[in-house]
Amino acid sequence: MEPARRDVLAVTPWLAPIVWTGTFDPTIIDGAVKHQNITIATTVFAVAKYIRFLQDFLETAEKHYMVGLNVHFYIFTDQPNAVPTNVTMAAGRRVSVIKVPKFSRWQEISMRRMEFIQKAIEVDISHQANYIFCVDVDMQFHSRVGAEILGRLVAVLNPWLHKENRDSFNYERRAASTACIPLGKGDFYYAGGFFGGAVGEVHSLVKACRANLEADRAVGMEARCHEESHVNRYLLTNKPTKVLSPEYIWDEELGSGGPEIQVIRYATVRKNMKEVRENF
Ligand SMILES: CC(=O)N[C@H]1[C@@H](OP(=O)(O)OP(=O)(O)OC[C@H]2O[C@@H](n3ccc(=O)[nH]c3=O)[C@H](O)[C@@H]2O)O[C@H](CO)[C@H](O)[C@@H]1O
Ligand SMILES: [Mn+2]
Repeated sequence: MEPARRDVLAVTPWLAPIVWTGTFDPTIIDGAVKHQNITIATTVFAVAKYIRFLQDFLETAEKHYMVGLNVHFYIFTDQPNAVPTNVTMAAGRRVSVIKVPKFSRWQEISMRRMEFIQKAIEVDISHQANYIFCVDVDMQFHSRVGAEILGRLVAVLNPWLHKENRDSFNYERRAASTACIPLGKGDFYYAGGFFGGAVGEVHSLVKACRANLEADRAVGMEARCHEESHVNRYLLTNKPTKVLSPEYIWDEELGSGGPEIQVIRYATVRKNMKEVRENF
């Protein structure tokens, strides 16, 4: 067998695959998981004005996300009545709504996801699902995101920084933060908007990040990229067993990317930050 991709890194130094188009055969992967009858929990937060992203998120997920598999979407929102009910879900797929408070700062809404995901895993998801993925809502699926992403602990390369040197990453550098990764250290820069894996592994991740966010808060620290900084710090010690290429968390502002970006699977929707964020 010839390696399908020679233009990109397809395996980490700790021998985890990096998933790019061409590195996997969807038919073989689908055939391998079909008989396992697994359920994939998927958490998404739609608080305050971000409720507007939910419709397209769900509609495009039904077209491209884990098609043919059991998916249980957990929608965390301050406006349960505004969750769209007109999206036709395929067999084996369903939605649960969990009410959460609306915090006044967008950073707070983003960071506190760790706490709410932790609680939801403990009371519900750990009894319901095998895998869990935690994603941003201001995004749409454009192409297949399927069983190739399943793994024990899965993270995605941030599309803005995947070609940069580790010293240019947006890591938190202040030693006083529990998220600190000093210069010279670090593997990749992972996105805060898409991580997942086996339920127990993700529980450990969100629990650790929540504890570290609270420890930082107690000393008046807020990491440079909020919970994303803490996710990066956790994944430095706890290496992901699978890494997804930026195909899986693209940003339209980067255009179509370089020649190595052959497919855009899941991408941020362009938004007017001033208008959509509570504080900007
Ligand atoms: C694609 C990606 O990797 N995005 C990450 C990036 O910023 P982003 O600029 O993508 O952050 P964002 O504005 O999308 O906020 C993160 C998420 O929090 C939720 N939300 C936020 C504000 C609000 O008023 N209502 C609401 O529901 C919503 O699910 C949103 O998708 O960095 C953030 C931390 O700085 C988070 O780690 C994001 O996951
Ligand atoms: Mn986002």
